[in-house]
Order: sequence, then C-alpha cells, then structure tokens
Amino acid sequence: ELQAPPDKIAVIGAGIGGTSAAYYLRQKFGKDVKIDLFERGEVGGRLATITLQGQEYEAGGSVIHPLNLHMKRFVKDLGLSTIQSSGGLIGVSNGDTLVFEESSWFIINIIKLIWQYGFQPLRMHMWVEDVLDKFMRIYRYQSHDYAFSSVENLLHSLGGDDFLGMLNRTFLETLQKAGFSKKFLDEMIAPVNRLNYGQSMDINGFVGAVSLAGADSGLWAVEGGNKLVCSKLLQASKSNLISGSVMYIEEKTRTKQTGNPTKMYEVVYQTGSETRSGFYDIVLVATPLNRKMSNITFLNFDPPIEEFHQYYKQIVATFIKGKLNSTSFSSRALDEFGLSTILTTDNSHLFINSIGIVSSVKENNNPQPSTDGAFVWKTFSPETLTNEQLLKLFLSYEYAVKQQWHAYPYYKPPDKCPPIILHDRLYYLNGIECAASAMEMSAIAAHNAALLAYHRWNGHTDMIDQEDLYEKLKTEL
Ligand SMILES: Cc1cc2nc3c(=O)[nH]c(=O)nc-3n(C[C@H](O)[C@H](O)[C@H](O)COP(=O)(O)OP(=O)(O)OC[C@H]3O[C@@H](n4cnc5c(N)ncnc54)[C@H](O)[C@@H]3O)c2cc1C
Ligand SMILES: CC(C)=CCC/C(C)=C/CC/C(C)=C/CSC[C@H](N)C(=O)O
Repeated sequence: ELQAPPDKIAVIGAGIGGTSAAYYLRQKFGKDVKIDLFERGEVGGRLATITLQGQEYEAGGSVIHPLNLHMKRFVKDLGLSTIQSSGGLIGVSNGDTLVFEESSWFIINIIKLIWQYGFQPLRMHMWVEDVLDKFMRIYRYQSHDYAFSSVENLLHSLGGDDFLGMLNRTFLETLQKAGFSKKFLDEMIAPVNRLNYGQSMDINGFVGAVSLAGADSGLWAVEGGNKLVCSKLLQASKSNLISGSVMYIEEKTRTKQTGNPTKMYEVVYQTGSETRSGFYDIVLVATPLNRKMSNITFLNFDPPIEEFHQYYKQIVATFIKGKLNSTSFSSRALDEFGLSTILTTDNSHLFINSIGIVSSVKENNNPQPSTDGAFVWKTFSPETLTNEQLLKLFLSYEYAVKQQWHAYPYYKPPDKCPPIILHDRLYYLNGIECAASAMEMSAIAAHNAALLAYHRWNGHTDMIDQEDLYEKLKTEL
C-alpha cells in the first residue's frame, strides 16, 4: 500500500551524489513530486573540468571503473559517449631512483614483475577481484529495491563481518596479514594510494581495495567531461535547480492544504544577497557535512552526527604545460625517458604524490606534445607547488595552473561511518565516503537514500536492512 506521495523534496548539493539522488527520487516517487536541487557552486561538484588554452581537462574525479554499473548505466541512458583512459608507461620513484619501471613489451613486464615481486602482483589482483565480486552484490539488491539504513548495514550485507571489518583495519595490516611483503607494498601498493587518495597505507582496507581497482585496466571517462553526467541527470530528473547556499534546516509544523498540521523541514538558503526559504516533506543532504565544505546547521533538532568533524584532506591538482626534467626521476635524458606517469613511494622526499601526462576530455587518449615537445602534465600534491619546485620538475614550462580540493576524507581506521538517517525524513548521503570516496560510491549512496526515503515514507519496513539478502536473492530467478 502506498501513501500519497510527498509534495516537495529538497536535495542539497548537485554533485554526482545529489543529481543521481534526484534522478532516483523521480523514478521512485513519480512525476508529481516537486524536487528542488540546491547548489551553491557548479553542477558537478568534485566532477569538474579546467579549461587551458581552449582545451578542457578533468580536474576532479577523472576515471571510472568498468564495473561501476551505475555510472555505466547513466552514460548509456543519458546518451553520453565514453573515452578510454589507459595511460602510457608508468614508473615508481623513491625520490632518488625509479624502483619500478614499466616496459612497452608485455612479456618484459611480466618477467620484471615476477623477478622483483614473485607472484604477489597476481595474488593482489585476485584479492581485489574478490572484494569487487562481493561489492557487485549491491547492484542486485538495489535492482530489487532493497535499502539500508546505515553504511555499516550496507557493507555487512555485501560480505558479512569480514567485509565490514575492512573498515576497522588499516590497509597495511590487512595486506600484511594476507602475507604480502614489505618491498611489494612499499613499491607497488603505497604509490597507488598516494596517487588515488593522497594517503599512506594507513587508510582502511576497503578504500585500499577501491584505490587498487582505480589502477585496473579498462578505466574510462565521459567524452566532454564526467560532469556532463550530473547536468544530464539533473535534466532527466526534471528537478528545479536553485542556485544558492543552504545555511540551515529547521523542523517546523505547517498546515497543509488538507488542513492537517504536518511536520516539515524549512530549508533556509542564501542566493546573492537575499535569504530565502522553502518547506519540504523530505530532505537529502548530498554534500559532506563539514564546515569547510558545506557549513549547514540544524535548528530544533540534533542529528545524531558529529557535525563538522569529518576532516577532508587537501589535494592540489596542478596542470603544467612543459618539458619534464626527467633527471628528477632517473638518470636518463627526456628523449630516452618514455614514462608518462610517475608515482612516488611513501618515504620519498619528493613534494608530489604523482605526475602524469593528461589528455583533454575530447581526445581519445593519445596525448600529443606541442611542436616544441611539451606535454600537459597533472600533478597531485598535498601543498601548492612553489616556483622552485616547478623548476625542479620541469626544464621549462609555459603555464602552471592549480585547482585546490578538499578531496576525500582523511582515513584513520577504525572508522565509524556517519548515519544515513539524520532525522525523521532527513537523509545524509556522504557518510558513505568514510568507507571509500569515488563517483560510484556517491551514486550507490544516492540510490540507497532514494529507496530508503521511499520505503520509510510508505512504511515498507520489510524492504530495509533485510538480513541474508544474498542468500534470499540467489534463489530468485
Ligand atoms: C582531485 C580528485 C580526483 C578524483 N578522482 C576520482 C576518480 O578518478 N574516480 C572516482 O570515482 N572518484 C574520484 N574522485 C572522487 C569523486 O570525485 C567524489 O567522490 C565524488 O565526485 C563526490 O561527489 P558528491 O556528489 O558526493 O560530492 P560533491 O561533488 O562534493 O558535491 C557536493 C555539492 O554540494 C554543493 N554544496 C556544498 N555545500 C552546499 C550548501 N550549503 N548549499 C548548496 N550546495 C552546497 C557543493 O558545491 C558541491 O557541488 C576524485 C576527487 C578529487 C577531488
Ligand atoms: C567504487 C569502485 C568499486 C571502484 C572505483 C575505482 C576507482 C575509479 C577509483 C579511483 C578513486 C579515486 C579517488 C581516484 C583519484 S585520482 C584519479 C586519477 N588517477 C587521476 O589521475 O585523476
């Protein structure tokens, strides 16, 4: 049995989380509900491009895994096109020398890997595949409309105590326990974490697995920029975009047209120099609740959340068009260098996490140098690069433009995730980032929140936090 649908729903934040939430809310609640989507900056949020000399480059979320089924589905349903993101050759620097260097010959790479690390790369590949296999169960649950009231319940449903337990152990502990050697972890795994999350092996085991998945083959991106998914989802959801910054949310009793007094949320926001507000039956918060990132407060109720305590790590992405100083990484001159991505080890005294040649969002991955042999490179670093540092990395450069991010949570297991249900009909999506931050994670959180809001509105408690879902659904055709 269904209740009358809500009149109005607010979604705060038009990143991939908020726009996909609007899309799924429309699917569940139907055409009559009015959905307002609040955004104080650009639609896309941490999916953003930067335009340099007329070319656009991904400056935030850039690659998508081939098994990220929500992102895949969006691109297909919204009529977008994809480009493959396979890069060129990768090397790993410890600050003095290259501890690993890829060859363009497949067979040489295999021999090198076995010579340096035995069968550990293969075992690691199998470990990540095992985590991904379990992770994929979420798509089956969501296609059957099941929802979870907490991130912990969601992860537990995927693989039980062991799977959820990954949040409580560091990646280092997890992999050491699985028998991987220090050399392999230092030279192969830690550098991938530094590239993807700007953090050491002390991140939790689950985000560690996601980070390694982010180094798999078959990664792709959206032609024209990943942020196009957000603007297309917004359009498809037929939501009303409100350009404004939400300041606070207050619970108030209102008398609806039916004459019944009803508890509603007043969303108060600033647009230009004006303060305005609207009343909503349901509110979804799709931005990290963190003073630096959203600064939203709550009046008349206390959400069970340590508001503003989720610390996000700063990452600076710098785009440099220039000629690399290859001798910063190896003894070889540039014309014999051949690497297009360099990762760094944890103990490296280098001031960057990674550096790599990038293609524009329109190029099908064959970045071309300009006539003088300069490429566009992207570095990730914890701090803004100084001119002196840039001149250490480059023989010469035409421009260096930075984009600063509060990028991802600072992972420090054991971590308890923030709740999804902040109040009666108020939901929070970005708690899922405490497990792992990635586009697909936000899309999963969005689908879950839309289903949860729908089932709670209609009193369908049997669709929430069902135990043994995997076994139950296995028997269904
Ligand atoms: C440099 C970088 C590289 C990354 N690379 C990848 C990658 O390759 N692959 C991948 O899968 N993920 C990647 N990620 C992670 C991915 O980008 C994020 O996990 C994802 O985009 C988060 O989306 P979101 O919608 O949850 O949050 P956001 O994108 O942060 O959206 C929140 C939105 O809310 C708005 N907002 C905040 N406060 C208010 C307010 N008070 N009122 C109104 N609006 C408000 C913000 O302006 C923002 O637009 C990367 C992230 C960064 C920073
Ligand atoms: C959620 C699952 C199962 C998989 C996602 C895998 C993935 C794409 C991870 C990437 C995560 C991330 C935050 C990357 C940041 S840097 C990305 C990129 N290499 C760049 O150079 O910009």
